[in-house]
Amino acid sequence: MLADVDYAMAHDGTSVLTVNAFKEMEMEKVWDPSKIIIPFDHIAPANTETSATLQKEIREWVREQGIPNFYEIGEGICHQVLPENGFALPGKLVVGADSHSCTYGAFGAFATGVGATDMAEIFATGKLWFKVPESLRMTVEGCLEKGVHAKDLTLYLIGKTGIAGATYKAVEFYGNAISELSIAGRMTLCNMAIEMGAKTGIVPPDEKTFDFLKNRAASPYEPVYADPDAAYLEELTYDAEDIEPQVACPHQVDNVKPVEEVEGTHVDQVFIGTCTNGRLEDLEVAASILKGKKVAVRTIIIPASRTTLLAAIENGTMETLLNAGVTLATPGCGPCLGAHQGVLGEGEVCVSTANRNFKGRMGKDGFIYLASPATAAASALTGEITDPRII
Ligand SMILES: CC(C)[C@H](C(=O)O)[C@@H](O)C(=O)O
Ligand code: SF4
Repeated sequence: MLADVDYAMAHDGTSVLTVNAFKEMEMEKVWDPSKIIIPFDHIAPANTETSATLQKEIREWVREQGIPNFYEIGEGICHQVLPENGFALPGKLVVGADSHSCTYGAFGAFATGVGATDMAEIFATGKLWFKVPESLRMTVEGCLEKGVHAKDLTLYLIGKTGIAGATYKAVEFYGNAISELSIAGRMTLCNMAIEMGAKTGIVPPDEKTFDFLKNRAASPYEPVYADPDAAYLEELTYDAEDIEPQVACPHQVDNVKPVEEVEGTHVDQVFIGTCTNGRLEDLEVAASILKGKKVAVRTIIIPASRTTLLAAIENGTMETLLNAGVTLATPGCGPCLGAHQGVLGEGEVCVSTANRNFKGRMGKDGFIYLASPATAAASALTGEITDPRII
């Protein structure tokens, strides 16, 4: 179906190709500048003359087009900036030129990532053709145990489903363990829906969602829920009590194991941040583990946004982290994509709170273990992969 897009996002990494494709279409003006959002986050600040020049060209284009929602370097990661500024809304179709745009499903949006040429089409017309996905229902009953976090639940589900287990499906999340997740936790979960191949991941909006959106929503919205008799391709139910801290081992996101199976693995670097786990609550969990102690290995902490950084400064979290010896870098994607701010050397091992651990992602011969901020912080203290429940 041809659908009207409510908000469209392209960041510094994808806006270049999008704008080129847009120009090739011989389009002059975008369909609606107020519905386009351009955050600079992937290589921010620019690391080479080439990226600086490309960013300069996009800034000029943004000015020419009169796009008001431009977020400079340091404002944060697109998937944090959009929700903070109220563009991730229940019932809306939010499309980003970035695969983790499914994050906005945490607010009950239908949110998905597209390539640059599709995004150029949206910039030009405000519409895009979609094949309506089939739906998969995942229920997680019960309560997460102490020391087990949204990231563990997410990795557990990906481990069960596999990287292609939900290909082109809309995954709807239900159950007590899901509704008990904070907004940040729901974002972690929906962020990684793409890692099971899903077109989108959706948490039905509730009071927590509406509270978060109060005085924040960029436009009026109408929540959409599944029909009570909706037909699902598959319905899967899990028990939160079965979930222990999880780690996704190199080099595939579904290579998931309970942390105790890899405990003791030597670690060279810890990275806490990204659109998966760079939010205030993630930094607070890390700080609660690092408080009054010193990290044993280099540890990079990158808040997901300027707002997150400010909040972490204000409530003392940042001071605790800095006193523990962590390195703080500019809000943005950091080394997640292997561009800058902490890529790995040959054979080095990183425990990262990100969402992908493909070979070469953070440096061509590095090894990435994906984990929760708690596991990452516990591992930072010991220099080995460590179960946060014993710290
Ligand atoms: C650069 C961008 C196209 C890419 C994505 O789409 O996801 C990046 O954000 C990533 O996480 O790999
Ligand atoms: S933080 Fe990582 S996963 Fe998220 S948008 Fe940036 S590069 Fe992609």
